[in-house]
Amino acid sequence: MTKKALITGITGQDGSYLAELLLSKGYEVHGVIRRASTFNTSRIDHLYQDPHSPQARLFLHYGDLTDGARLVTLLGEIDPDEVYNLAAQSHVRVSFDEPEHTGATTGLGTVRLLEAVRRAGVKCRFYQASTSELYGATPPPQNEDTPFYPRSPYGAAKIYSYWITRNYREAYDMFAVNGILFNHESPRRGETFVTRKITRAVAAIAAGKQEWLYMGNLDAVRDWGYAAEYVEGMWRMLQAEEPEDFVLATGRATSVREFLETAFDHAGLTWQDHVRFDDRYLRPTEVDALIGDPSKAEDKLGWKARVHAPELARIMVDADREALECVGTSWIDTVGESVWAPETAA
Ligand SMILES: C[C@H]1O[C@H](OP(=O)(O)OP(=O)(O)OC[C@H]2O[C@@H](n3cnc4c(=O)[nH]c(N)nc43)[C@H](O)[C@@H]2O)[C@@H](O)[C@@H](O)C1=O
Repeated sequence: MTKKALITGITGQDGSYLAELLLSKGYEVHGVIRRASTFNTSRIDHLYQDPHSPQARLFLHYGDLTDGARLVTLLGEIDPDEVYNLAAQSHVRVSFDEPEHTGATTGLGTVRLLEAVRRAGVKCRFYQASTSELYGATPPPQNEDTPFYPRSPYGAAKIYSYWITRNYREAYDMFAVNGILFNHESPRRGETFVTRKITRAVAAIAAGKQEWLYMGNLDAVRDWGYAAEYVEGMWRMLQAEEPEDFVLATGRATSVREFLETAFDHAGLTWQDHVRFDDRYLRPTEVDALIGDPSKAEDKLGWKARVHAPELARIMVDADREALECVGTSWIDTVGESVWAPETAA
């Protein structure tokens, strides 16, 4: 029997890699997308399949984590074997500007989805996208037993989601797990996260289209891995015998300054000639250092990160330079035309 998966956040970086992975494994994949007046499916357009074709295995549905009734309907109609909750307002800096919206989606959205699974009476395995931001101010290295101390409305919303997932596991005997993922990046990373902001700027500066890059705190330390590898870890968590929470990380520390240096070097540029400070990019409370200990995932899931920050920076710079050459002057063009619209009725 073909396995069915439901992914919230399918249009995001992780959702697009996960959809690719599950399709390659023969799954039927259903993605929830929010309606917008502009198309937002550019990361999955290459996976397009005519939904009328009998071979089609990827389907999109309108829905939103703030709409619990819709989630119940979708769960009931799709009846998935696996649910991956990747949707969220996921930008930490933005969460200070929009704390309530962040709580409503990144926090309460999770219980709406868990409750929808229960109310629709679906027997499925549930993956919750938890995050290293749960550790916040707790010093590294961080593993599954490290105490949490979130430092942003985003982290506070995610800690609710972490605990409600565990509570549903214990209260209702659901196979519901948290993947505590450290930062993971790729050429598909959103443009306002620090790595992509840097690699896009490097491409534009190298092409003579931009002079300065304005940045916040360069001392922050992160454990940056490659997103395409992390979705394999998510899938493995749902194939395990028992529902358990896992850290996915590389175990290596890199500062924002070091990432800058590698990215600029790769294009033959000196970062000090182009980077300026702008306090708009500081956060009211910062998370100084996140460095994960992924040994449990290696032992129990056989998962290990292979791409580390320097190689990742080079992959991302190359991709952004290539994209800039293709589209010429306008970055807006990279969004492109969507080739499909979701079905309005499933
Ligand atoms: C695991 C976790 O990973 C991500 O959260 P994040 O670590 O906050 O990611 P970021 O790329 O926005 O910042 C990384 C660091 O870089 C510093 N930084 C300096 N200057 C700029 C700057 O100009 N822009 C940004 N964005 N950051 C800057 C900033 O202060 C921070 O210390 C999300 O996916 C989140 O959803 C998640 O779960």
